[in-house]
Amino acid sequence: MLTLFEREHLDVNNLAEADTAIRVEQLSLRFGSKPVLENISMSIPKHQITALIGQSGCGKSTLISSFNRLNDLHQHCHYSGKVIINGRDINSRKENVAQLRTQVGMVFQRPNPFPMSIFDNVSYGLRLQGINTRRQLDEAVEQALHDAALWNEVKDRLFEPANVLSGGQQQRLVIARALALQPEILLLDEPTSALDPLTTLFIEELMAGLKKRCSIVIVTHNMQQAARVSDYTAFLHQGRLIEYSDSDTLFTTPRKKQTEDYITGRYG
Ligand SMILES: Nc1ncnc2c1ncn2[C@@H]1O[C@H](COP(=O)(O)OP(=O)(O)OP(=O)(O)O)[C@@H](O)[C@H]1O
Repeated sequence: MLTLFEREHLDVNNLAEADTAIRVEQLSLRFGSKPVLENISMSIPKHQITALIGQSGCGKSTLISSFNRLNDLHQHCHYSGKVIINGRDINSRKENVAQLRTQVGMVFQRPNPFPMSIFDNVSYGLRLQGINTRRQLDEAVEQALHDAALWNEVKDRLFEPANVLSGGQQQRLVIARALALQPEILLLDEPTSALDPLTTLFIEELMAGLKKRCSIVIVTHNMQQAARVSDYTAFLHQGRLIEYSDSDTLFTTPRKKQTEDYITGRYG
């Protein structure tokens, strides 16, 4: 794993279109009358790991959920501004949201395997897409489980129920389920906060390998984790983007006092 100061950086505040996975333009969002995100503009780089950090309730989960329209599931959610992926404003009424969610996979804090076998969990989305031949499914499941670093542990028990797996294995299974659809972007909302430290390190190493395949956005409360795994970090406070830069700069020489107070533990 790379350590601080060994990385080359893009200027995320001036990112070329070709390097951009997600462009957020003046995004504001409220639940009912409660403003949660205020006028956020940022570009998330391709094939990098971008962390969203900030105090509880600052809007991290709401922002990451804006990248695959998950906030639509909440009543009284109103937003303005654009989220552009592959040149499309995904907030447009014309957006095919089911297709978007295959391009932009999401993994949550608590592993949520479906109540079915390991194999069926990973092949579920592919079957929904109409892929039904045994050979195609076998190959795709094996590849996704390899990519999620789980294959060796489950290859002899693919047809056992997923809930027999440990928490860390279940989280990797859920990652495999997302990867089977070959997403361009993988959203991870506190993916290790329910896991023990060793399993957490294992998932962090997995993430570092996965960025070759997709662009990754992670929400984390753990600043050591953000500094360890992410290439870029955005600090949010009360729904606003306060500072966004490469992680080395943000964690060693933040430009804003609010960022410094947060990363040095003066609040939050
Ligand atoms: N469906 C909802 N309806 C109303 N308010 C909501 C809803 N979801 C989130 N909120 C509010 O929006 C604000 C931001 O929540 P969000 O979960 O995005 O914050 P967060 O930074 O991810 O917090 P945490 O670190 O505690 O998970 C909070 O005040 C929360 O209560």
